[in-house]
Amino acid sequence: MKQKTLRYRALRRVRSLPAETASRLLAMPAISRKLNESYEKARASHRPRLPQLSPFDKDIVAGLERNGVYVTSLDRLDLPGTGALWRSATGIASAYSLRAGQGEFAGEYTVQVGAEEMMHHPHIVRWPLDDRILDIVETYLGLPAACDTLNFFHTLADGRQVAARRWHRDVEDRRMVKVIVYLHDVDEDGGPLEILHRAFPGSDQLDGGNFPVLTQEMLEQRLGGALEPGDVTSCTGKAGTVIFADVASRYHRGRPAIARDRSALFYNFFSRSPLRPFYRERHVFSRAQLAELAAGQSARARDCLLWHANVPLLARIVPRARS
Ligand SMILES: O=C(O)CCC(=O)C(=O)O
Ligand SMILES: [Fe+2]
Repeated sequence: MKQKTLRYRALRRVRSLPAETASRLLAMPAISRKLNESYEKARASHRPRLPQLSPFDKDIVAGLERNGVYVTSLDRLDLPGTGALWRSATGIASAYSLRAGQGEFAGEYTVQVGAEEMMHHPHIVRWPLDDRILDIVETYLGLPAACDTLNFFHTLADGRQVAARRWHRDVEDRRMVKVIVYLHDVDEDGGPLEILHRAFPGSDQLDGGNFPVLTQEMLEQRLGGALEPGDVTSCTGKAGTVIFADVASRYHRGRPAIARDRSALFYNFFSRSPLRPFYRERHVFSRAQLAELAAGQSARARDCLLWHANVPLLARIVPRARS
């Protein structure tokens, strides 16, 4: 991704108009009340069917409830397939790092591993479709999880405050869970994910979900002063750090990296009837590729990956917004 030209940005605005209009419609009091009622009803009727969690997994959900974030590691999670995930994903990350070093991505701020390449490593995409991760996400959402698959990002250390490096909230659903895996050590200068624990007018409730996207300076202006250490969880960590974060209910950003590039996996979960499905699928896969990835998986994993099939027609006809 490059910083975009004015013309491109204007075009993107036009393209996202239907999604924005639909979001505003959904926020109209009569409609939003109805939607909230059926959301609460769905959660209540799913409550007796929520999975049983181990004490450790309960802790992850408790962290999400309390702070919107829980930081752990691949070792502690100890999920099946972690060795294979690690070998392939760090291999790809090293290749991208080499290419970045040779200047191939000059002018870009983030590069994403493409679908073709990822299809050679389906075990990376499928890694979080394990019952334990799905149980954790389902418990936090209060509803069965949909997986909007994976973004494998190589973020360049250019210090620029652009795109997801500005403070923002993701808007696909009311609650979301990103499961993020760092493929090498990430310190303060290496672009850690940061979660904000403070509110400002408009940060919690805003019709249409068009939450302002803010640079650090703009955020501090809204907060009326500089951020204090406890205001933000800065998710620094060793290689293999795993972060569970609710990026819908919390303001967050990728802190602009200045010292070294960052490679990480971002798995994206929300409910199977997300509030704003027209912001979905910001990943790289086609529907045919998703079907291929779902083939041979458990019924639960398939339903989780192919959740689009159940989105109501009315929501499906709104064209998808482009990022
Ligand atoms: O690059 C980052 O750490 C920010 C990621 C982000 O905004 C997200 O996962 O929703
Ligand atoms: Fe985000």
